[in-house]
Formats: sequence, structure tokens, C-alpha cells
Amino acid sequence: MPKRGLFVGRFQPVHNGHIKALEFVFSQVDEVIIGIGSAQASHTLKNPFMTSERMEMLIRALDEAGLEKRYYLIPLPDINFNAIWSTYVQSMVPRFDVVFTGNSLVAQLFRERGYEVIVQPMFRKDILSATEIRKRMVEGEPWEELVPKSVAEFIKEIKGVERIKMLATNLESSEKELQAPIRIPEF
Ligand SMILES: Nc1ncnc2c1ncn2[C@@H]1O[C@H](COP(=O)(O)OP(=O)(O)OP(=O)(O)O)[C@@H](O)[C@H]1O
Ligand SMILES: NC(=O)c1ccc[n+]([C@@H]2O[C@H](COP(=O)(O)O)[C@@H](O)[C@H]2O)c1
Repeated sequence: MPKRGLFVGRFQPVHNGHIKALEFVFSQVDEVIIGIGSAQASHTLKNPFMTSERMEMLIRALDEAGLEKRYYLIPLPDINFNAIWSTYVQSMVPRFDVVFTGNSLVAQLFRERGYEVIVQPMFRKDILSATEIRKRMVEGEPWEELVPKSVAEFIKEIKGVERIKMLATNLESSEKELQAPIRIPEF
């Protein structure tokens, strides 16, 4: 039976840290299950990309990195119920033997269910973070060097930066509306 590893992320967007982490995971097991977390979420500043777009980024980036082992991409909508989350994941994906993560909550939830958990190495977390990349996109700073070339091209194809900027503008104007003094209409 092939040894399978599970790796969960939101991939908003896929970046070079994910690929480095996945290179490590691919080196440890025969097959990799990649769970796409918060799969229901899109069009928000924290989760701008749809699951279909995140899948396309992963396919292109893994191809670019020459990671040719068998992998499965499985969307995982949030259930906001930590106590049963690992059991829920188990019900959504094929059998796996070991979990790779750098997220301490994910590690704890799987360890408590008896799974082997390997904390994967982190690479330049100061800049290789999706939060940093989204921030740079909103602020018009260079972000392309932090993601695989194929992902940068794809984000341009789908006008991803324009989407994030629009989401930031919408948020700013709704915050302004909330702060505006309440005017009582005169009758
Ligand atoms: N720089 C990195 N090096 C190695 N692994 C990373 C890096 N950044 C994230 N990961 C791994 O990816 C998984 C989380 O994926 P996720 O898409 O949430 O990344 P993120 O960059 O932390 O996202 P966000 O900043 O949007 O919260 C975790 O297992 C984490 O250990
Ligand atoms: N209760 C839950 O729904 C639950 C618990 C732990 C992790 N998760 C998800 O797993 C993913 C973990 O990825 P991050 O490392 O980006 O947090 C996220 O999508 C997160 O929402 C969900």
C-alpha cells in the first residue's frame, strides 16, 4: 500500500513557501493528499480566490516544480467545529498515514485522534506568507517573486490583483459608511 501524507492549506494564493513545504512532503511519502481549506470562501480580503482557482494554481505550480508523484486535490469547506474537524477531514479524503503541517491547531487536532503528525520546515515565513502577498497586492508592491512563475501568470490571467484591490476599496467604503454620523431624516 502506498504511504500517503495529508497537507492542508488555504492557498490564498499558492506561494513559494507552500511549494518548498510540498517538496519536503513529496520526499517523505508515495502519495500526497492536498486539502484545500476554507473551500467555501472566496471574494474576501482573507480568501480572495475560489477553490477552482486555487486548484489551478496548485496544478500549475506542482507541474512547474516537477513534483510528479501522485497527488489528490480535495476541497474542504470549514465546519467551524474544532472538536470534530479531524474526523470530518478523515471522512472527506482518501486514507492517509501521516499529516504534515506547520499549523499548531491542525497538528493538535490530528494528534489527539492518534495520527502521526510531522511539523514541516518553514521557509522564509517573514515574506513567504499569503497574508504578506495579499497585502503587497493591495498596496501595489511587488509580489511576483514570492510565488511560482506559473502562479503569477495565472493570477494576471484572472485579473486577481484587480479583484483584491476592488475588495479592499469596497471594505474601505463600507467602513466609511459605518463611521458616518447617523442622520435622522426630517419629516
Ligand atoms: N513559508 C512557508 N514555508 C513552509 N510552509 C509554509 C509556509 N507558509 C505556509 N506554509 C504551510 O502551509 C500551510 C498553510 O497554508 P496557508 O495557505 O494557510 O499558508 P499561509 O501563507 O500561512 O496563509 P495566510 O497567510 O493566508 O494565513 C501550513 O501547513 C504551513 O506550515
Ligand atoms: N473547525 C474547522 O473548521 C477547522 C479547524 C482547523 C483547521 N481548519 C481549516 O484548515 C485550514 C488550515 O489552514 P491554515 O494553516 O491556513 O489555517 C484552514 O482552511 C482552516 O479554516 C478548519
